[in-house]
Amino acid sequence: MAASAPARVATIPLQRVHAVIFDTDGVITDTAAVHAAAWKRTFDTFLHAHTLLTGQRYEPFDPDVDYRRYVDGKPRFAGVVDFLAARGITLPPGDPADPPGLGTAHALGNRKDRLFAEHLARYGAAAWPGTIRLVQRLRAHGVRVAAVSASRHAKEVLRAAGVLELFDVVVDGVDCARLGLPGKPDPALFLEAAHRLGVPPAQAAVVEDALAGVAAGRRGGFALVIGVDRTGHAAELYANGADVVVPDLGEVVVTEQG
Ligand SMILES: O=P(O)(O)OC[C@H]1O[C@@H](O)[C@H](O)[C@@H](O)[C@@H]1O
Repeated sequence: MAASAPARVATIPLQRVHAVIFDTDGVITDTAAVHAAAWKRTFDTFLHAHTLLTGQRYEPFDPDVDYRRYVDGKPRFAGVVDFLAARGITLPPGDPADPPGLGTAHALGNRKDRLFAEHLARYGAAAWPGTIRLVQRLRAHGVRVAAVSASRHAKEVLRAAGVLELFDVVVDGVDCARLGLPGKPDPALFLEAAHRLGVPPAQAAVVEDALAGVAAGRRGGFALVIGVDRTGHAAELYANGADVVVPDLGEVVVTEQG
């Protein structure tokens, strides 16, 4: 695990920031760990089978380091391809409709998706209380808020956590596919959210826990990029473009000054 940089006080200055765009998994809801666990089960099954076939050393998927570097915040297919590439493995892409399996990149992604969907159906999802307090404070000041996610399950997750109605705009993995938007670290998802909120990026803040996500916020020219570090990776969030990193959003200061 990389050394953590010290947390700083995060302030949202309402004179400059008129809208706030929140990532979903890990920022609004506690589902980042659920995605990471489903990816681990999927990749470890694949890597074990790959070892038996090729004799290559079996090195399991690290749900902390590998997840953060190669999978977190990216669309499903990109996560599969980027992680396997890091291990020097290329699979045929296959088709998005491939049934869950191990033979193509899409089949592998769909195998993970089945695990995630089963978990969501069985256990639901919960929102982080500090995030919801911040969203409510922003709304009380008349600030517009959006939820974004690379995940096609984002609306379902927000609904399961009972917070869907708090957001003026939701841009998710379904929109991404429909509009042909590139995934993070491209800023397209955040720019689409800012556009729907009617606020230019220079007057909006992005809140993210993924490395690809803070990089997207930086590249998109947003007024402020707040990183959320619940797992001890603040230094990497700063290195990828966060202006400030906090352990929880409950402590963010909202001010009319500055
Ligand atoms: O496969 P889904 O549910 O559309 O999600 C795509 C990605 O969504 C991101 O929010 C998660 O960080 C990734 O783990 C996930 O792979």
